[in-house]
Amino acid sequence: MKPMQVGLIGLGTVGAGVFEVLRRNQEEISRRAGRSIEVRAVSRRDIAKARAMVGGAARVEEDPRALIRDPEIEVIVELIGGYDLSRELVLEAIAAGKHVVTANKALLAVHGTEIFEAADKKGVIVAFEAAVAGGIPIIKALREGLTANRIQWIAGIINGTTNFILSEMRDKGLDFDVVLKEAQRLGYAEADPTFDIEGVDAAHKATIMSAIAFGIPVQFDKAYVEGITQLSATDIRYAEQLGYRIKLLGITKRREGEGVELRVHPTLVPAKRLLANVEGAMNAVVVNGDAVGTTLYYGKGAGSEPTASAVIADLVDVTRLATSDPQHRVPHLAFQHSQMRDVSVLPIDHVVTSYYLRLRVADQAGVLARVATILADAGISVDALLQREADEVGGEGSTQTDLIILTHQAREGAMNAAQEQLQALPSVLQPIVRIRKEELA
Ligand SMILES: NC(=O)C1=CN([C@@H]2O[C@H](COP(=O)(O)OP(=O)(O)OC[C@H]3O[C@@H](n4cnc5c(N)ncnc54)[C@H](O)[C@@H]3O)[C@@H](O)[C@H]2O)C=CC1
Ligand SMILES: N[C@@H](CC=O)C(=O)O
Ligand code: NA
Repeated sequence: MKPMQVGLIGLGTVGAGVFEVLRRNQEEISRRAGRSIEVRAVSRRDIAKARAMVGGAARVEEDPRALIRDPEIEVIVELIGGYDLSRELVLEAIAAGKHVVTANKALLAVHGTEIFEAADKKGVIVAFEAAVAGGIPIIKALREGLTANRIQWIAGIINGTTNFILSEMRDKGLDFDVVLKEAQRLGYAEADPTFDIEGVDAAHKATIMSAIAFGIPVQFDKAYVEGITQLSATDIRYAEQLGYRIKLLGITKRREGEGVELRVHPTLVPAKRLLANVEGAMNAVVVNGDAVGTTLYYGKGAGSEPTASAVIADLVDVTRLATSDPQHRVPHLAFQHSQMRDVSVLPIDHVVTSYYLRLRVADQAGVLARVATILADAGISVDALLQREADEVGGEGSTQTDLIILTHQAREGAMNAAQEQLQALPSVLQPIVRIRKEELA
């Protein structure tokens, strides 16, 4: 049978991995796919580097559109990243009747609705396993393996760069900037690393998972996004003393009759949970379904070959399914196009979670009682409390101390109002630190 002809746009960290793994495992891959998969042409901004990388094995083009125009090419693999040019190229490839494989979560979280609609109309596949949690087959699990379930919630460490930063800072005491540079060197970080550290990349991935889990449109614009740049070593330490680890989680939750929660933020996770022990650039996603209960997916979420593994799995799927009736394929967002629901993502004020609060207070009698009264009046109950000795906080003879409070669940709006009152107390001396907490049971 004629080999499946691929056009590879973007030959950076992931593109190079795809090229290498396809070459290395060619025989096994074609035994699985039923046809061999051949990279016919590649495009990269620096064509001299592209030539050096592929040798004579594939044609090298400066213009990525030359690949889309090539009638022999059946699949375009988009690995350049970004929102704009990638959108144009993907839509042009679809219009030309080509299947698309992409690792670009930014593109799908923002323009997914338009892209999947165009692909459905044209009867082509847009495959995107690499876009969420890199090499972990989480899209496959959500779309196919868990299809019997009403999915209740998903919580995951879905950004390798930030998990790597948090782990290295905690274990080796290294500075944020030093570890970020290392993550960039290792090929984990996005072209613009603020996407990683500000939580945007994780929010792109959580957005895609929420659409697949609940059969709703991608709603990145409504996601709540908070990164790790404000986290302090003090809070990481206090959290540990209370039996928790702080992880940047992407969370999406069904709230019956109300909507869907979609949020990314640093989160206290009980230290005994497997998720709390996921270290370095590893990713892990916990999915809770009503029938299956809690399931966990763990593996490399970033890096050249782990991500290539997912891209090539998609290429194999496309190769197997290219001649199939589009009606019989797994829908792009798991639910049939006509069965998608217009359920909205809830504003952050409506989110229900529990909290870690740290208050730097004057070490005086009565402070704790005033704090407790404000929380009780707001209907927020306290789960645990830690008060540091003043000496530990400000040195011998200090007149300041830290109150660390863990709350039970409360609506974020109620917590905002209570925090405002707490902050206004004369005995509260610094801005209150608040970090959300999830038990994930
Ligand atoms: N690096 C990783 O661990 C992961 C990356 N991804 C996604 O994969 C995609 C690619 O990421 P990386 O390989 O890390 O990026 P990269 O920056 O290493 O590579 C991008 C490549 O695209 C090429 N390119 C840019 N504009 C181009 C144009 N106009 N025409 C032709 N080539 C062009 C660049 O020359 C470069 O070779 C992104 O969407 C990223 O979010 C997804 C999962 C993991
Ligand atoms: N920058 C991303 C790469 C994979 O999606 C990450 O760090 O996880
Ligand atoms: Na994946």
